[in-house]
Amino acid sequence: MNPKFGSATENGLHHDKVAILDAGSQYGKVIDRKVRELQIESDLLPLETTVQEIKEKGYKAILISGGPNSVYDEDAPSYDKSLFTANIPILGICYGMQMINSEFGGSVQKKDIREDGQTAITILEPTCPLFSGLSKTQNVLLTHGDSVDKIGEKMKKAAVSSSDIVAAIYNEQMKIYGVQFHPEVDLTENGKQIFSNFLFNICGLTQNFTMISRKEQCVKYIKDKVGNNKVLLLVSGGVDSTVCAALLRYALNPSKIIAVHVDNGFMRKDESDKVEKSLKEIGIDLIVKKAFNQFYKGTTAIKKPGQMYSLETPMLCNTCNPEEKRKIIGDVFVKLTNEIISEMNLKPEEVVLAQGTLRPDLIESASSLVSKNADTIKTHHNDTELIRQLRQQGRVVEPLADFHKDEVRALGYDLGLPAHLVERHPFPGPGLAIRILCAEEPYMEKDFAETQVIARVIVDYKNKLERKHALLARVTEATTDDEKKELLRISSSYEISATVLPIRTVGVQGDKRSYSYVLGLSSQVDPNWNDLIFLAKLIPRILHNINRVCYVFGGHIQFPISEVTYTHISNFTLSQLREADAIANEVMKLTGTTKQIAQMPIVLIPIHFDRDPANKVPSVQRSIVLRPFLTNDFMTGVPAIPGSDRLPLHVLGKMVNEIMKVEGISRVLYDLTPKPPGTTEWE
Ligand SMILES: Nc1ncnc2c1ncn2[C@@H]1O[C@H](COP(=O)(O)OP(=O)(O)OP(=O)(O)O)[C@@H](O)[C@H]1O
Ligand SMILES: O=c1[nH]c(=O)c2[nH+]cn([C@@H]3O[C@H](COP(=O)(O)O)[C@@H](O)[C@H]3O)c2[nH]1
Ligand SMILES: NC(=O)CC[C@H](N)C(=O)O
Ligand SMILES: [Mg+2]
Repeated sequence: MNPKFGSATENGLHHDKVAILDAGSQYGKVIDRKVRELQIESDLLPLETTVQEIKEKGYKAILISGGPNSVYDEDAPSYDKSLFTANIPILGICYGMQMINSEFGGSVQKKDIREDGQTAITILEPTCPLFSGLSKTQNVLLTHGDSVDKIGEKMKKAAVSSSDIVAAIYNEQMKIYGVQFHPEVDLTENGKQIFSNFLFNICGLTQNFTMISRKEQCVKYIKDKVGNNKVLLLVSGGVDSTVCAALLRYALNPSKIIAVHVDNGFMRKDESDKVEKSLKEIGIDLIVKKAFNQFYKGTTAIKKPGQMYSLETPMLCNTCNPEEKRKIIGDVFVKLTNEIISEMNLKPEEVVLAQGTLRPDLIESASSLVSKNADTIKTHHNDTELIRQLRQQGRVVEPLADFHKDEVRALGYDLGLPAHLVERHPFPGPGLAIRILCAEEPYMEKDFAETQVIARVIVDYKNKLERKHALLARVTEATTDDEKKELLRISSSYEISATVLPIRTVGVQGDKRSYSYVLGLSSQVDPNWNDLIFLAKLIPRILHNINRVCYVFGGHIQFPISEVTYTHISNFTLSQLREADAIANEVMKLTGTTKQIAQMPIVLIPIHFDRDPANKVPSVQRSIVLRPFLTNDFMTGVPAIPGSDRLPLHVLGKMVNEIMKVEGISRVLYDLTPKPPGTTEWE
């Protein structure tokens, strides 16, 4: 694993250090980064690190991260209880706050309300040192299903959320603070101020840790890892592997580098040709390996929880399971690299594999390299079991494994790469294969019908309120007075339909993976997009089995959707999606919108709208989802709002109209879901 970057200050001064205890949060490394940006060194340590070890290593403060578990679970991760009587200042975040509250005799329980997304909190104690300099109302990121019920002894409630849930607790004398929200992510607007208050005003730390250049640290790591071997570098042409290629060339003799681009058949229109040309531009000659069939017919061995042995998966062209798709693709990549090594008469023991793996790739795959307690949100193809075995043998070099996307871009510019390469939108390794939602039958569990009814109660709130609908309480109990007023206003101004789609997408809620229904909103008139954004944030908090809310263009959805179009990865579905993707990206490029958006996945879903059940029209068409996403580090983010300067309505309108001309497309949808509870990709 990468050494700790910047393990010493340039001026050799002593500097204070902070211990971050990892309870398995998706954002553990983001905490580390935010502390480092405040020029304090921090180390991400296992949650069970003892007080003795913390004292011996001279850590001056403790941060406890969030995590996917529940403190009241039998199998909740263990920790040293004497942390809380060691007189070391503590800031607990989300799960960390729930741990503090439990330790001081308080209670934590799962409540009806989930909170996943940016929410307003009210500071109740303006003298609380953690909130010094902050206004009474703060926009923060909450993503949790458990909440503090009874406050622990000696603890004081410092803030509450808009749903009246405890958002912060503290004991000033003991210098112990807990926040239910996540100050480390961009969706908490004044997170950096909160960390600054804790580290400097409360802990009294000295701000003098400056990073030795991360580029030089990378060079040292590369030289140590590669030694006298050759490097087989896998280049997708995306930012990360392009920067990785430039970094390797900066650190090594170019003759040691073999750069390979795999055309796996899931690339965008003309992508592999463009990649070959742009890498040549910066002096990197690629070997292009065409391998569609190996991927298309690929299989792998997967061991499901509780199974004694692993089972062979169906071929990629026959599976609908996102994790199976990802693992098959990841393993075929590795098998291909072994083929290339033998084709080039190289000895495996004389070659190391280089990838542009980033921190988010590893934490979302729950790699033990980065966390023992994290949940697997989605297995990134560059972190499968086979890759992990190669890593164990020391045969993988990943200089960017400690970086987030925006930091990679900064390094890319530092290495002199051109903007059109550095600013490219990310494109996932499995490519279009994880952007085709495959299905053989509709996903309709016993909660489907009730979910459909409650979704309708939400969007038709005014009428349902007047008629005292039987399930009205499910909405009124999970919403604040202001939210009820908003629902009343929206449902009085124009009619919105809500249709649950019998498909699932991957999401992240409370640091845990979710695989839940999609909700389609539709209207006869042009929507008010801010109203839709409000509904998209509210609905998953009320209906925890929905992690994706979209607007469906083309007028009201007339008929309920109870079937899916039989869909697997095939030349036809790939060409349908590739065509729609090319159209959307061309419109974005021609209208100068590309740089306004961080990434815009285009997704093919097996839904054929507008089929009158009476006429028994078979479900043969599919639909396209547009997912323009705004983020810096891809750990959290929000949808671009149509009509904003990021995405003018005429640009969106052109995308929709042009995509509707693609053969076999039923409707176009717009993904309104923040991360969390959705993720950037749909699988
Ligand atoms: N088609 C491909 N050919 C060769 N290597 C690939 C390919 N796709 C992915 N990889 C490898 O997997 C890693 C992660 O893939 P990913 O899709 O994230 O591309 P990237 O280079 O990281 O850029 P970005 O994430 O910005 O698209 C890459 O850094 C690269 O090493
Ligand atoms: O190299 C990759 N292999 C993968 O398997 C993979 N899955 C998601 N992504 C990219 O990661 C970022 C975060 O995506 P999510 O919010 O969907 O997890 C986004 O930029 C995604 O495009 C991948 N990249
Ligand atoms: N993000 C977190 O730390 C979540 C804590 C806990 N798993 C919950 O859902 O409340
Ligand atoms: Mg990447």
